[in-house]
Amino acid sequence: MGIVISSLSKNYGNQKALDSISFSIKSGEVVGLLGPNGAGKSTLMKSVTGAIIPDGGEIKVNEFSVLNQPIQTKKLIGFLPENNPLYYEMYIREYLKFVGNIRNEKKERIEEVIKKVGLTPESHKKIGQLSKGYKQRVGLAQAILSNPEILILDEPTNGLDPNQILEIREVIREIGKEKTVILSTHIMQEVEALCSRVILLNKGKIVSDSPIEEFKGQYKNLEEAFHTLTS
Ligand SMILES: Nc1ncnc2c1ncn2[C@@H]1O[C@H](COP(=O)(O)OP(=O)(O)OP(=O)(O)O)[C@@H](O)[C@H]1O
Repeated sequence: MGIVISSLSKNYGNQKALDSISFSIKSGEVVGLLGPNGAGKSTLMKSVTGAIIPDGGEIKVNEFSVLNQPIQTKKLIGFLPENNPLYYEMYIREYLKFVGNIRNEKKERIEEVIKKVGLTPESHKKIGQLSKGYKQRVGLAQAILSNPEILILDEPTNGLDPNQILEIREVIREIGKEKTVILSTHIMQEVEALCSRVILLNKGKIVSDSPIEEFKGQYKNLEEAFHTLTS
């Protein structure tokens, strides 16, 4: 069980975004996906969710093929995309009910997730009225609404203030205790705080894949490891 990626490739015209990538993630692992801008992190995450179709290779989620059995794999995955697209005109509950209806969720589940992601004090507001950190919580709430086994979070704390970063990180840590998580971030403290394993991408290829302690290895810290391996 878990995620198995074999020889995954994706090109955008002449641009190679993913160049024959292979790795597996075991159930329950919390994996940090790192890499410079344009390394291919979002492309990889979107491929695993089935949001984009790769040009080659295979992705299996709990033995199901993302390409050939998309309904089964989508049920297993919660996704917080980069830039967190939301309907700003909707109230929080209205939006979560809308998402919940599509996924056949019970009404009670909406209150559960509102509580879980710490949205309660703002839950009467329209999404467009929320601060960035609270919008991010709404994105997390929709991602966990169906209680998926796997969470894919693309830069979940991007653009938040230091307090919101810590709070969202705490929510992810809590949720991550019972789930398989793939998390992309440019914040090295976040990787240290949340992840047990680091996969480093550069120019569409994996340049390092190891437990976090091994990744740091002979380097002073994660920043230095990142810099040395990607420049
Ligand atoms: N829709 C698209 N059309 C054309 N090229 C794209 C598209 N999406 C991504 N790319 C290109 O594919 C490569 C990988 O992009 P991707 O967004 O996956 O990188 P990333 O590691 O997530 O970057 P960042 O850290 O900046 O978010 C880049 O060269 C990017 O310009």
